[in-house]
Amino acid sequence: MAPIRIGSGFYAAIDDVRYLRTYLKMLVHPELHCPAKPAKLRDVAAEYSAKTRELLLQLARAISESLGLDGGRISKALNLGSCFQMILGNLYPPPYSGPGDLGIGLPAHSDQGLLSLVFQDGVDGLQIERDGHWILAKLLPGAFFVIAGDQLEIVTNGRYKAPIHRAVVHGDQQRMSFLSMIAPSMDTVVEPVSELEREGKGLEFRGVKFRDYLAHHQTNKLDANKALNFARVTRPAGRPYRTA
Ligand SMILES: O=C(O)CCC(=O)C(=O)O
Ligand SMILES: [Fe+2]
Repeated sequence: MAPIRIGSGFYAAIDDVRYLRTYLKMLVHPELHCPAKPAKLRDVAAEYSAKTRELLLQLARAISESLGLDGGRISKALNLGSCFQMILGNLYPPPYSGPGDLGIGLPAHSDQGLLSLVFQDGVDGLQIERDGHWILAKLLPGAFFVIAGDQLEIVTNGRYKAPIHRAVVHGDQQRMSFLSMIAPSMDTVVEPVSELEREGKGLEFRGVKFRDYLAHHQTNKLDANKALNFARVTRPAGRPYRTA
């Protein structure tokens, strides 16, 4: 995977709809990758990455404790000492006024990593799906939104859900969002921590190497509602989760 990427839409190579987003994505950990220009970007990106990584790792600890586990349990299970971190800037120009799929900056998806921090520039547009409706994640000045990713849903055996979300553009205002995301390293096999097995039901997900999870999603058309099925354990109807 290229460590610095620019593009539009979701995965330009497989999208068949043009979405109103342009992005710059940088892999910043374990190694900082940054375009050479503008010259001051490197220092800003280094500081932003380090500070937000620290915050994201603290959140992983708090989430572990919220489930009655030792604070370091999730970090240990996912080997977060060598986590993978990306920062991402999204630019959504004002809506295109021609025919087609209007106003959707970024289509419905769940984040594939572990945790994302979303900072919005003052124009809202992030929506979260709940019970079949889209709810606006109304801006809270100076605050981040935290989005649980697919790997968090897997490692917590479904206790934390990776919400389906999208970004819309409306009116004639340009919008920007900045994300900092952590994920397990590529070779980590992500599976639910055994303490979170539900009584008599076993584990909801099988272990999948993070590299394979990403590869699967980057070569398949986006279907937000099915993203996690790649790792979900499927059982014959009426059978308990585990027969062994
Ligand atoms: O622009 C936003 O508010 C959300 C962006 C997002 O969900 C993403 O880049 O994964
Ligand atoms: Fe997202």
